[in-house]
Amino acid sequence: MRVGIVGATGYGGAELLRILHSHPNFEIVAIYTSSQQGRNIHYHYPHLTGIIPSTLEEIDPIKMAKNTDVVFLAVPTGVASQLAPELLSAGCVVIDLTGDFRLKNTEDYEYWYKRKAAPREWIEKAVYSLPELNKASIKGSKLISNPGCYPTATLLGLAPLVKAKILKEGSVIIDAKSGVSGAGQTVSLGNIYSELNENLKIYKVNQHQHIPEIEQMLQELGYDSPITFQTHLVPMTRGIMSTIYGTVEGSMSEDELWKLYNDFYVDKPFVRVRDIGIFPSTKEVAASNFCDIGISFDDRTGRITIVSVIDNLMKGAAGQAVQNANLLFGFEETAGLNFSPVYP
Ligand SMILES: NC(=O)C1=CN([C@@H]2O[C@H](COP(=O)(O)OP(=O)(O)OC[C@H]3O[C@@H](n4cnc5c(N)ncnc54)[C@H](OP(=O)(O)O)[C@@H]3O)[C@@H](O)[C@H]2O)C=CC1
Ligand SMILES: CC(=O)N[C@@H](CCC(=O)OP(=O)(O)O)C(=O)O
Repeated sequence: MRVGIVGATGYGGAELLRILHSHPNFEIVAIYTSSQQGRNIHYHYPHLTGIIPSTLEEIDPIKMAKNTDVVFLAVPTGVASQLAPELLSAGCVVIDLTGDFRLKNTEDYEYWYKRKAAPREWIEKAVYSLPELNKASIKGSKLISNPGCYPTATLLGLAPLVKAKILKEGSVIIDAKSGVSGAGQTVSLGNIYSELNENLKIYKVNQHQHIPEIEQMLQELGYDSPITFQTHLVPMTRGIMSTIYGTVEGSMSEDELWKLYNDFYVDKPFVRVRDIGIFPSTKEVAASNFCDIGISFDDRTGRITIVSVIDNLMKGAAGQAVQNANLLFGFEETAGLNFSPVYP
């Protein structure tokens, strides 16, 4: 199956190249750029020399529809809202990694992202797909909206409790941390070495654009209250740790808790639940599509602590996009993604 990647020169794009060049069912036939037409990807990414012999092409929807079966959009949020409708109208199937089609309510998008929302007709057609939590099959969809990195870690951490209806409404607090590649390749003052090194920063306090995305999905799963969600920048390249606190109705043994999570994720190849008392670290999922979860119940406070880790560029972006493409076209869910994390 023929694949095109827009934004191949970015971090998410680079991960798509890494995964897809050895995928058994997809072949990268074209990579697109808005700024480096005609150049070889090796000029931008020397680490790909000799592996992916590709010249960057200009974005031309009609040509793209003719030459590809599916197009991944790894472009800045705000670009996909314009580009995806053009590609879809030309006949492309699109897997979008941006935030542009995730929120069903356009007013929410405009409030949280501070920019104009995508056309409503396309938002309605877009299927938000976090595969472990999807109710229906995504087969036949033309526009897949890939979840955000923080929502992926957080929702996978919370879903078993929410579905079991044992969380007290209003009790959920999420304290999340990310490596700097989460901000992409664009340079900003906050991302340079001297600002980041030996530093820990909270940012977008009560303003993070992933709050409505998490709440939208929690509502679908059966939890209706607003959440408290804070994000921190950690001096590391990859990884997200979402530490989640919630109060349970009544009491629960840790064994029951463990069984609840294990049963929920028993047939989900990318979610690994640690034994009670063991908590995952970001390195344990680095460069892989796994989401690892650790859980604990404090019977003094009645609070559960859940620790959920992912690689932001993999399960948080490119890995999950390929997982979605596998499901969309009926391939093995794990095809091209069945490798272990890089450790240490
Ligand atoms: N980084 C992460 O951990 C995650 C990222 N995402 C989302 O994935 C998307 C890509 O992120 P990431 O790879 O980190 O970002 P980067 O900033 O690293 O890369 C974005 C790429 O988009 C291309 N681009 C810029 N402007 C345009 C334009 N006007 N039209 C077409 N292409 C354009 C650029 O390539 P060129 O100049 O060659 O066109 C650039 O390399 C974003 O929407 C992000 O929010 C989602 C989850 C996690
Ligand atoms: C570390 C860091 O800055 N992370 C980014 C993640 C953004 C992202 O992936 O945003 P979309 O919703 O646009 O896809 C942030 O917190 O905004």
